[in-house]
Amino acid sequence: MAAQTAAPGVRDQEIAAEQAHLDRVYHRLEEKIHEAEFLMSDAAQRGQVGTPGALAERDAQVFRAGIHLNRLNSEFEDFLFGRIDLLRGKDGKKGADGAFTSVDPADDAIREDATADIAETLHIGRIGVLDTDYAPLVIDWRAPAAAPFYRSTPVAPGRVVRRRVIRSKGRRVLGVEDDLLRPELTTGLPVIGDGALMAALGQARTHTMRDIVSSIQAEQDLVIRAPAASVTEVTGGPGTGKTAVALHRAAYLLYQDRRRYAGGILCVSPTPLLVAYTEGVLPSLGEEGQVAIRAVGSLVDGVTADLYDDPAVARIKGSLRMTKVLRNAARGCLDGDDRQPSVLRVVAFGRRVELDPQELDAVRQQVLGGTAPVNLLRPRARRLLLDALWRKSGRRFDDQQLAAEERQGFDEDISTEQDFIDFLDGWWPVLRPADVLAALADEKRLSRWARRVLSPPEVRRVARSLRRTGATVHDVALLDELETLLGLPPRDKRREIDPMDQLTGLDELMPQRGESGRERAERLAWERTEYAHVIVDEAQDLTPMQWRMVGRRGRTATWTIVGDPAQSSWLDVDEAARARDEALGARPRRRFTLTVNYRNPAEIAEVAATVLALAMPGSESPRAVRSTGIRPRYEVAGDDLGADVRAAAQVLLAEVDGTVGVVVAMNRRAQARGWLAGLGDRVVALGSLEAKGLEYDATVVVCPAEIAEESPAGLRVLYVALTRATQQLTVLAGERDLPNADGVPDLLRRD
Ligand SMILES: Nc1ncnc2c1ncn2[C@@H]1O[C@H](COP(=O)(O)OP(=O)(O)OP(=O)(O)O)[C@@H](O)[C@H]1O
Repeated sequence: MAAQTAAPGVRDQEIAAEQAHLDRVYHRLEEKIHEAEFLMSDAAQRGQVGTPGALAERDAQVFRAGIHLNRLNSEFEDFLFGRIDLLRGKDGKKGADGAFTSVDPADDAIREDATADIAETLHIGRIGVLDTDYAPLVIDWRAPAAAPFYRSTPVAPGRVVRRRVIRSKGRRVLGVEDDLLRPELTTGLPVIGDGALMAALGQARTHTMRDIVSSIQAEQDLVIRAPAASVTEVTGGPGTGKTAVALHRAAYLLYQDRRRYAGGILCVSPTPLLVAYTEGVLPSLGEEGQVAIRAVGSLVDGVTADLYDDPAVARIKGSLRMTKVLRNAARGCLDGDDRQPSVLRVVAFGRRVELDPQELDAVRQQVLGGTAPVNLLRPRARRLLLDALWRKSGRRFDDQQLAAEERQGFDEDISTEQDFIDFLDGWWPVLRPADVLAALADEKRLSRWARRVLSPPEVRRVARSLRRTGATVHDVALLDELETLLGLPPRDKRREIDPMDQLTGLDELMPQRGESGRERAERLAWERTEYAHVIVDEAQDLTPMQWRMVGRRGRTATWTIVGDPAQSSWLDVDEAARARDEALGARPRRRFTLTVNYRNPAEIAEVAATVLALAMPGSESPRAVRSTGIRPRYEVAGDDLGADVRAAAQVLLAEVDGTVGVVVAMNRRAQARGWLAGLGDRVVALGSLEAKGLEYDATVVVCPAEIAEESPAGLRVLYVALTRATQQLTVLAGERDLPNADGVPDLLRRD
């Protein structure tokens, strides 16, 4: 996009001009911080006055000052990053941010000799800053006036003549990168660098994702700013920026409607590794602690699962058939335990009254006739037991009032009798999801509850998997389903809500004393069971049972769902689609497709496309935006696979500045960590399913055939593994890969 390169010396002049602007901005920010600090201390003093009027005023002041301080302090780093130079607009109207609103240039903005004047220059940053005379010094990147910075292209430039990305650190401008969007015009604007996007893509990777706020591309911007109503669905191949876009969208929604969304956005990620990788992006956009980013294995409070079931078991546990099994189990768990009392004996009116097993069973069946959650049926069970005991006691009264009084006394006496209380606790215990899940580990009980739903070998597999220690990722969705079926008493640890918080909305904007952003996100996640907006990353991987779990958290929410069917590790795609439809209901959906791969150079994307053609014949690969000229390296492992993997990783560590990921089949995870021991923290070993969403400067993909064969969706998992590198890829073939003379595995050959 960039064209003419400016003469030497011009770059320094341009940097100096941006430096002067940044100095003005900092000066203004300092003024505002002083103002905010003054307001805070003033407000604190006035708070002591205590009249209702003064209190309301104090709240309003603290509210505004708090926002200022919070944001200014956290965003002093590199918050000014962009500039656009614009032609005069069609009309002379200005928006709330002080910028002209028109997207199109005025008819006479361009003269016949293709010369034009720059009518407006806007600087874009992480927050908006107005000068003392309300002229915009910096426009918030989410404001409408900033949209042309992202949306303009040489094909549809609108008013934008030049787009500039400013690189700065603290108070110093380090450089500028320009894109000329109307190269046909003569405006006198110099153009510096090769364009911001390429500069951003060439940077070495760390173990955390960076924001892309200075180089969001037009098709991505359409998604980020899509109206929040209903469901926004985004598909796109690997590296098209789906995760980045979803996170920037969260920041945009907060900017648009903070009252509605603050603290009420849930972002569901497939793995804890991806959570750790992405959780810095929102704070860098100034939205610390407003979005709960959670792994799908950590959505149920008190459980953090990162164990995986083997694919055959995962397939059963993730399927909708489990809803039936769990419904039976939730009710079936009430009986069958040997320790349960089988007879109820109490003393009434001076004699023993007893209910035998048949009578008790009749009571139980009657109670279970209702559809309410099992734990919530306990009061009904208690009442019907008392009814049965009363009938058995043989007392009859002709006088109705007397009968009612007697009955009341009877109920009070019996229900406070220790024998009765103990019996009820044993016969209709309060069931916890974990207890019921543990009961499923008993093959006999499970086969009873799974009759005509699971086959005997399936029962055996599931029961065996549940006998192992530790919950798996798929168990979490089962626990959540059970929580609904059992109905738990409301959580008791809720934070007390300060009435003043409700008055001002301050609660949503200000962290509590001494609380970090992360702690705040944790607290909000704990307190919330339903969200205003739910983002699902890597949505193609959610099983039907997981869709039900996530759906329960967004019953009244708007949604952003990003994914790529070609990367799905779940086999039953249709069943997952049905569960997803059920979770989303009839809400209208707005669909977007991202088409450009920003991660992989063309040389790596080409290899991945070979596997895609096998995994999902007919589907299209995204277009790689750059090429490095470095071809993937193919090697064949000898007798010592570990030594070869280690050597390949060492070569890459020497060649790239940033990170190296070594992807192996899931069952080699622990082994691979051992192979890489001592190589430092730039290199990581990953099981194939853990590689989801992550990226590295270079990757080693170990024994592709093993990855492809480890599950029925293995080819798609291999496709994920091959698309993680931003610069270099080494493929290390094992025997099963049938490498050719050049070491290229059978699965990666085009012929
Ligand atoms: N507009 C952009 N400017 C700079 N970098 C970008 C841009 N868009 C995407 N990227 C970079 O491309 C890489 C891939 O982005 P991201 O992880 O969001 O893609 P994805 O579609 O979620 O990929 P996958 O499906 O493989 O998980 C990231 O390093 C991201 O920062």
